Amino acid sequence: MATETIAPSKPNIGVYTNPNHDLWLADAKPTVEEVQKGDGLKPGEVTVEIRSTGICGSDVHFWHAGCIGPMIVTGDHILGHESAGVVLAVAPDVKTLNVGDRVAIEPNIICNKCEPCLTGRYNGCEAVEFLSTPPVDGLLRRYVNHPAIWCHKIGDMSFENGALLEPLSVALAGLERANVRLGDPVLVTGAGPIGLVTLACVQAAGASPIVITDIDEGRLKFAKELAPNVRTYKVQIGKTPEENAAGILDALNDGKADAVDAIRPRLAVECTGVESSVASAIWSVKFGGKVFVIGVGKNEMTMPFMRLSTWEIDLQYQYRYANQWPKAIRLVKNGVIDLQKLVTHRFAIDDALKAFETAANPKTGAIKVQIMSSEEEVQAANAASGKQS
Ligand SMILES: NC(=O)c1ccc[n+]([C@@H]2O[C@H](COP(=O)([O-])OP(=O)(O)OC[C@H]3O[C@@H](n4cnc5c(N)ncnc54)[C@H](O)[C@@H]3O)[C@@H](O)[C@H]2O)c1
Ligand SMILES: OC[C@H](O)C(O)[C@@H](O)CO
Repeated sequence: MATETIAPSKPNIGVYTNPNHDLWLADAKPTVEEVQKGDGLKPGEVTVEIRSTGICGSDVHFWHAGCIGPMIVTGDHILGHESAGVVLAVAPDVKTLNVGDRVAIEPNIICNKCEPCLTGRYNGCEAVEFLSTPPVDGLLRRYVNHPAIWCHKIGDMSFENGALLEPLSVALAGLERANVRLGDPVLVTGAGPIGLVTLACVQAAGASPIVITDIDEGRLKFAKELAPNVRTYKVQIGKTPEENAAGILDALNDGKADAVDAIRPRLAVECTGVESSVASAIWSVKFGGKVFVIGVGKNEMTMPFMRLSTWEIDLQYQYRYANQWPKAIRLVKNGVIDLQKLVTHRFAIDDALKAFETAANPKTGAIKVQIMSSEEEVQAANAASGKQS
């Protein structure tokens, strides 16, 4: 028996995809009856009622492409890994969480035995179960059983902000290793959700000046609304990476890239995973600078090797995150990072198909689409953000 439960009433449903690229809603585990009885929990687990989940580009990719590199959708598969909600039930041995606690879910379950786990870099766990990466089901459900240690208390933070802690953790993990410093000129390539969260972080860290790139004018406009001081550069398709780097430097130097005192970024944070963009970042940074790649892309890419070599440029990568949630919670709670503006669209879980169509269609201008547990929550969140329903 679980020690304590709040009895939910709605049936559990999940948002599924499959190798045929279908997207549909269907019954999910645990069933509402199991949650009501509170007896399906394993030691260390809690049941969470999911209240808000962000759609990640990877969710759309699993739906449309059926895979991301070696991660392949092979059966009916529940999406979603950016979620926050309320604890409904706790297993008897769980002492850190109580029924009613508001939590953000870190969507990984690790082995705690391999070298990366034992050295604190558990994002490298050799046996990780990452929720929403096939074959492990994701969080786009009404109720989920999850280990208490991976449920982080968020206090009175909105569920929406709680769900945004996941992409924030990606950027924070990268920036911790990229070692961004006060006063650093920084380039961010790509103004999607990860690039925009990275922009907010490097700005909060005191980087200056900052330039952000994209191929999409709308996304650059969005970046300017989020961080009015940021300089923007629209990447020209058809130009070489070196030519685009010249444009980036022009934006960084207010059109005076040829001046004797012109500067180059010390750090470029690559948030597209596109080969030509990685190359532009390499051509942009200063001697001894760093290109830190968060974006993921093709299995093999061509790099301007001799530029990296003769300019002593460090090239570094990030995969997911380890030990970032507590820091992310502090930054949002204390108002250092405000990600609320990234949420452009909200849907109830019953309208999940519309939510995914919106997230997948560039014409909608969607940055972060959130799926909430009910239409009432959508209305309330829209009202709180000043958006018309
Ligand atoms: N390393 C990790 O753990 C991790 C975690 C999450 C996401 N990611 C990856 O980070 C990247 C960004 O994620 P996202 O959710 O923001 O994706 P996104 O696709 O929404 O955003 C990417 C942005 O890059 C822009 N872009 C495309 N080509 C470009 C180019 N040549 N130059 C400049 N901009 C260009 C697009 O217009 C878009 O706005 C993706 O590759 C994603 O898979 C990595
Ligand atoms: O933030 C985590 C990332 O979105 C995942 O690694 C995803 O890309 C594949 O599971």
